[in-house]
Amino acid sequence: MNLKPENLASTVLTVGDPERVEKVSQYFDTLTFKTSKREFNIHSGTYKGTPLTVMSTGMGTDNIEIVMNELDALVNIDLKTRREKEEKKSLSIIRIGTSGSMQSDVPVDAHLASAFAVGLDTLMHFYTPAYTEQEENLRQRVADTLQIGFTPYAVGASRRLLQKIGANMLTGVTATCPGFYGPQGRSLRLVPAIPTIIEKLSQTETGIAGLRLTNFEMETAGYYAMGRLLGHEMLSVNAIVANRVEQVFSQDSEKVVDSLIREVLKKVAE
Ligand SMILES: O=P(O)(O)O[C@H]1O[C@H](CO)[C@@H](O)[C@H]1O
Ligand SMILES: O=c1cc[nH]c(=O)[nH]1
Repeated sequence: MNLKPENLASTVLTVGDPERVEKVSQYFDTLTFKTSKREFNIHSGTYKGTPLTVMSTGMGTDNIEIVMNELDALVNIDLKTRREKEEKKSLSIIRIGTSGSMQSDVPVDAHLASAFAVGLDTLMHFYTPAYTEQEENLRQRVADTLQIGFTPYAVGASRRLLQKIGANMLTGVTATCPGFYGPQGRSLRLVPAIPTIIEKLSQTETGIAGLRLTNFEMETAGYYAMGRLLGHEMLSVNAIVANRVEQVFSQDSEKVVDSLIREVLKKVAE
């Protein structure tokens, strides 16, 4: 990602869109480093004295696999000897993303923190994460609902970050999809294999008290699972820009994203 250990803060804010990086760093007090490579646009600096890195990832969990492995290498591998360091460092990584709601009472322009995420992609079939009983149960329930021929994965957020950053937000379970159209029930010329995926997922019992599947996006489960594997604390917060059940779309998605950015910065600096 064109990044060296000295350019990386221990708290990393991530966004999908490379142009969203400066919408976050515009609020920094100091901006000490900038680089970019492909879809990875990266700024480091400080906000109210807290060192922060903000970076874009592009779209999809395949990119997140690169981001997480390389961020981890910067802090936990000695880049000269190429050996794993004995003492490991845990980064705090917060995704500030956009998302579509699958519940009528999760309205557009809301902020939603993902307490859990279910990966409908196959990334975790190439790693071996340990799931809690609750997560095993959740992934099995979604597999039973969708009948897609492989078992999705389900992983929870960092409880500490959820309490600290998500304190004033809705909480829910996020469906991370390997695409924007078919996997989220959208159709242009192609008819999705599961045309009723919104209804199916929104009605699936999660087995977790008070939590339903609430929203669609394309990265959160990949972050949570890679964070679990590598020992980093993860949270994904979402600006709800569409309500797919009510067919309502945010009239000013830039505004809800900006208010989410400011909320995260406020909480990070507290
Ligand atoms: O706005 P970002 O952070 O990119 O997040 C969402 O928007 C993109 C799709 O439009 C996907 O990356 C999805 O996860
Ligand atoms: O509906 C939405 C909105 C943003 N990003 C997604 O992936 N889906």
